[in-house]
Amino acid sequence: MRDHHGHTPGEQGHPVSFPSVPGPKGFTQSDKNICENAVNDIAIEAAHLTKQYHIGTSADSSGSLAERITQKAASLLRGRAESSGGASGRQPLWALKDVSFEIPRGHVFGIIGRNGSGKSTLLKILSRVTEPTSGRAVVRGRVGTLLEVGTGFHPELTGRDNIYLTGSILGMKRREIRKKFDEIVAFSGVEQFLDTPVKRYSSGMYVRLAFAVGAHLDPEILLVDEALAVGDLQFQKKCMQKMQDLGSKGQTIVLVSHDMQAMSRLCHRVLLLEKGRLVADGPAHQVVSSYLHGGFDDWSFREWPDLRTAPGDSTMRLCSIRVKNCDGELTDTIDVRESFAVEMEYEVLRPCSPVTPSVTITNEQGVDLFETFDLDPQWRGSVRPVGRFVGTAWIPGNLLTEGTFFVSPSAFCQEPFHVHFFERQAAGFTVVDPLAGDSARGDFSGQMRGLVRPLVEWTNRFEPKNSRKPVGSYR
Ligand SMILES: Nc1ncnc2c1ncn2[C@@H]1O[C@H](COP(=O)(O)OP(=O)(O)OP(=O)(O)O)[C@@H](O)[C@H]1O
Repeated sequence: MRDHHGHTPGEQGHPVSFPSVPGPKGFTQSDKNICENAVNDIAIEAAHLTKQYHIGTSADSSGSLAERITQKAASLLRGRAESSGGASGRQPLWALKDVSFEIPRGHVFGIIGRNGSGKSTLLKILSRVTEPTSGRAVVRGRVGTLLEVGTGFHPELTGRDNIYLTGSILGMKRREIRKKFDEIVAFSGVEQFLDTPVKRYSSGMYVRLAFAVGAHLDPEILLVDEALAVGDLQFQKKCMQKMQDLGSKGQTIVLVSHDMQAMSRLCHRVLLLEKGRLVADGPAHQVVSSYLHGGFDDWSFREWPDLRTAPGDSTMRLCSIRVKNCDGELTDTIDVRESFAVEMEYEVLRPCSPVTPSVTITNEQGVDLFETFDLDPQWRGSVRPVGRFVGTAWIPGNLLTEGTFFVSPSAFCQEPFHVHFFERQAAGFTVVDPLAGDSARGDFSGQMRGLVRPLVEWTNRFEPKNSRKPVGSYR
């Protein structure tokens, strides 16, 4: 959709705004509360934030004092005085450009975007690790940060000392910190290493402790960068639970993550950054969905009309991939209960050893759920003649969970093993569960666990009370 200037939504620095909706399931704070906060209490206010770096150097004249000292020392060590290189001639890079938003107190707020889109830079500005080149960020409240591994804690100090140091930076009394100490240690699971300098910690241990400290020392605003990507699955779950608790207690959380499911579930609102610009700002599931679909006009199909540039080699080329519902209609929305088709069209350019077309289904967290091979007995093991083929994989209903999925078509031969093409995440679709009572969720409206959702048949055996024979009477 283009506006009257010919721009698609999000171009020219005008973010797409979505209407306000209630927060995600799992939050106990009432919507009324959230609305009142929005009017009365703004925790973070960013106005026209812009950050410029220069390519080929990390020199950043507007960074913090510590940053500038480190940069100066590094440049001297390299034997390159600032004056010899100079800023002139270096390409400016806009890590952030004219980004404005407000975060009401008590919101869990997400920032998403591709690698290098400016997410970490934004968090660093909010946490005062670096300064903006222009614009203004007002942060009202005591801030706890969990930025990338290597920032935050003092590397030479032990885990124990860092807990006390962080607490005192947050303005807490020693007695207050002592009260929280055991909880922090228990949550982090690093008891054994409490008296080891944190520079010896693995990145997993570091993040565990940093998250535990950040979440338990009662900052009013918690800034978290990619914590969920480092810990193991169990710890990630614990962090999510903790963040839900903090969110429901009215703490403001700003979270950067590539885990789209977590962002949809945890956040009230999400910002989408693209090359430093704010391109969308709205309810989490809408922004996440627009981000995942980004780049495709209709992401349920993709075509390569020119065989010369289509994925493949001199033997075969991929022409198109389509997702269709059980009635054979092109769609990007599939009912969880119904089977659907992934149709793959390819051209055999010259006869070769038998090929196996395949399709891989991947979820939004990048987990390959399964790969399916074309085992059609008509062609299995035979040399395919020159010409166009359309292979259709019928995926059964009651298999996938709700969510967003990607389709990766491929074709390979086994003897000798050779991949003709593999087009990762060429198309995609969303699975919905309409709560009609006859899917695996029955009448349950909450979040179900698991990567697959089969409709499992249950049986019950019932024995009325007092009908059981006394032990020993079975023959
Ligand atoms: N200190 C620096 N010096 C020069 N360029 C930098 C510096 N820090 C970040 N950049 C550049 O600014 C842009 C935004 O980086 P940033 O780390 O904020 O992105 P991001 O969205 O957090 O990326 P990722 O998802 O990979 O963590 C990138 O092009 C990056 O290379």
